[in-house]
Amino acid sequence: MLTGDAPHAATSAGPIPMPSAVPPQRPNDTRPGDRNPNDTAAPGDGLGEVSGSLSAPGFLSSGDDAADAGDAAQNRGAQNRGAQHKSGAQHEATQGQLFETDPPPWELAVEEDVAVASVVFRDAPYGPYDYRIPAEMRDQLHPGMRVHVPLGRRKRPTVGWCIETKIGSQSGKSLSDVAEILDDAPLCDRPLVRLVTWMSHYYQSPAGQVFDALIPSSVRASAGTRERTYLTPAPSTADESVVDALPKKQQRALRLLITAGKPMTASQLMVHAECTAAPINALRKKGLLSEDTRREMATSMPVRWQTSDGEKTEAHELTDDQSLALQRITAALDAAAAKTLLLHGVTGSGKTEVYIRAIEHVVKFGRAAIVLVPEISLTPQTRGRFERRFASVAVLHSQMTPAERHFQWQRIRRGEVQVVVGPRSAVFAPLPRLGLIILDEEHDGSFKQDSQPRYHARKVAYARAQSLKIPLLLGSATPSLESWHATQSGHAELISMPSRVGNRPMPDVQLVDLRIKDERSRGGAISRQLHLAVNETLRENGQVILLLNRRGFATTIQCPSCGHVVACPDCEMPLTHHRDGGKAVCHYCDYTIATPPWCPECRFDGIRYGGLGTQKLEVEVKARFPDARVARMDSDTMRRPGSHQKVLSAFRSGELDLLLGTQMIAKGLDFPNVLLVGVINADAALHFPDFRAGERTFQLVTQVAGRTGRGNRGGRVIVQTFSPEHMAIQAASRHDYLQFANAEIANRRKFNYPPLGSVARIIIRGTVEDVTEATANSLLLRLESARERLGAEVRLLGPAPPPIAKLRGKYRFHLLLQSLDPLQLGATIRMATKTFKIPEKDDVQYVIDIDPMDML
Ligand SMILES: Nc1ncnc2c1ncn2[C@@H]1O[C@H](COP(=O)(O)OP(=O)(O)OP(=O)(O)O)[C@@H](O)[C@H]1O
Ligand SMILES: [Zn+2]
Ligand SMILES: [Zn+2]
Repeated sequence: MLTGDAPHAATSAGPIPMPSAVPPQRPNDTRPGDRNPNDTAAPGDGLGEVSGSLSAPGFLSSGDDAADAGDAAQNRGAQNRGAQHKSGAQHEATQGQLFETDPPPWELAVEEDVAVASVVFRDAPYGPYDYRIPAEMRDQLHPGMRVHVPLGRRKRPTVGWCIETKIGSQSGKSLSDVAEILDDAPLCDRPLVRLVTWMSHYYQSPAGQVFDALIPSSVRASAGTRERTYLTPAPSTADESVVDALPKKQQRALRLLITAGKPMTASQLMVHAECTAAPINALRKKGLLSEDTRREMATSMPVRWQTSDGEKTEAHELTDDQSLALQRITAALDAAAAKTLLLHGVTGSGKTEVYIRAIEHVVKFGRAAIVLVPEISLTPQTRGRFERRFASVAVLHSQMTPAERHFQWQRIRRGEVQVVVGPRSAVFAPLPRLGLIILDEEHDGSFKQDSQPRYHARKVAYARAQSLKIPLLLGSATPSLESWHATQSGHAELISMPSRVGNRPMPDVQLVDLRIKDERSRGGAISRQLHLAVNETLRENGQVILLLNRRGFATTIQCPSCGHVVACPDCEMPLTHHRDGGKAVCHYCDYTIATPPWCPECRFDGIRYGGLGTQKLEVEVKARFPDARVARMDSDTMRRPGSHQKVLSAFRSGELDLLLGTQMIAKGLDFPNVLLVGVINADAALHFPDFRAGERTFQLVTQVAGRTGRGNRGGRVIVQTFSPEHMAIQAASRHDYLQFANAEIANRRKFNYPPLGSVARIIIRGTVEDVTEATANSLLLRLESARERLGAEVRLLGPAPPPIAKLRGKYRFHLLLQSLDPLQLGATIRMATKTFKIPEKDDVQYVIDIDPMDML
């Protein structure tokens, strides 16, 4: 997806006070003897260890650029005389009581020393910047809190994050003062603060933006005000008739507050009354609520638990494969080592049970675990499995209300949660005693964030696990080549589960060659063979899954007379026709018009809807199999919260016979009665201009094929394709990951593509095409000269228009950088962009994407 990049603050900066002499906590930069070794090397104390141990090209290597010549000069003189009281033992203590902060460094300070806070910002790319901490604030300010400080020429104080408190020298007296402390308590602990500074550095994203990704906005919003407003019913509400006269939602919220008999914040009331802010604001306006400002009290509200999709899970007796896998994982847990393990288990091999047992082991020692899962569609089943096996599970997902998110975050932070299950952002869950991080379906593309900061949850999980000295467990039937390569180069341990639970066979995969005319059906997408197989399956009361990875009805709207294609004016991409509502929609920016009934160019009356989307497939399926009960699952039908659960539990209970949809039906689902999987067009992703096209195709086909044969009745797969001899499709049809991985690694090696080398992408976009291209060219010149000064071995490609050359009205160009060494790659970009300013009148922004997953 190509949503909202916050533009890199290329044009901002302006004069900013006093760059800090001390970089974000990068212990490599300090002189020996400046710090007590425990301050940098204590287990779990920070990301110091990450930098040294991660030099494997391509894989999770950190790219902390000890070698970054551009920064090196500034980093000398880093001093921290204060931290010497720390001991190794203290680490254990801080683990136990998170957010209890270490004693401030100035306990050992002498008279003339000044207390200094290093502060980072959302829209100032560099820093941190130093500020003096006034004496009366010394005891209150800790890393992980927000402050108001003066910044540059701005009149109003700016919000910044304190990432370090330290002793400054005499010269520090010319620093500006911290104006105000905004939080009562740190919003994250020191290891998380260090994770932020590492991410900011590695992904070249302002640290303030990284904090924003880390701390839910609801937490920032309410925890940010030091005092909170509590609501109580106004005296006038004692009159029943006043309450009765209110609209339903307001009535409900008010009655809840009355019966609760204690004050609540607006967000608590929203959770309780399951309402938005609107009815509460309406009550406020009517004067029916009294507001009272007081110190925050601990929230202890029940959340709305969504029910899972009805699957039953008991603890299983482990298979031999599972026991062996578990032994290797518990060995890593017991060793308290920062070890990466890749659990490569074929579809249906029972990986979830292994995760659960591993977590049971973690919980036994009073520690907690994070389980990252790709998508909301996976969550109902996964969450159910975890909820039934652990006393306290927090599930984070994108459809939560801000109030729910806030509540869960508080529970997690207070140490009340054993297991956090969620999407990529759950990697930041502030668990006080984290013992294990798991990425399920670790190959999944959704682990990469496509807006700033453009982080990959696998890499961040790796960094977090390394710094806490805990294991990271990656699991997949189709591991990413990055993770696979890591097992081959000794950076991760491979655990294999090559067979399915109960020795069920892998399903038979049959390829249908769509180039052969007889195989295709006239006027439809379902081949003769697939049609027969669906009928047969339905007759046997089996269930069917059909995959088509394109939503909408028709993917092009074209005039047969003049050839005109109806396209988005802002992106120039073809619009997709959606039958419901007769809309033509741009899938890149959501631009929507009524589908034109005739050609907008030549007025020809007979415009054609070409290409195939899930809506059209649904129409065809219903016509071909009139008795089947069919549901469609794609992002158009799954907009409403809870819609996944609804469809999936109907499918589980047998109220549905056939489920068709996009890749969201391809992964993780475990339905024993699915006897047939059909892939409508396996080539859809194969010819994308992206070196990962083959990998994605292999993963998608293997994963969806894996949805069948999971019960005792067997299963088969029919894959329709125009390229049956393609290696990715061949390997998927034989469930042969090794063949695929070996062949694909050899391909990548030719060009040093990841995982053998590293790639970065810089997207330059602007409103005027020439100006945008000229900016891209001058950035290229800077990159070239940075490369030369650093003596870096980095290949530069472009600038060129990417496949999506225009998006939301902006012209786009991109530059690709490639190197065997991620450190050199990062350093080159950093040096080239550090002083690169684009005149405001040019209206050009650029975005840096390190380890891009998206080349469009
Ligand atoms: N030891 C066991 N004995 C019997 N059944 C088991 C055992 N372990 C797991 N199962 C069951 O096997 C099925 C498949 O397990 P699971 O969904 O965890 O597979 P998976 O490896 O995650 O597959 P996928 O990669 O396709 O998601 C589930 O229904 C699960 O309850
Ligand atoms: Zn026309
Ligand atoms: Zn568009």
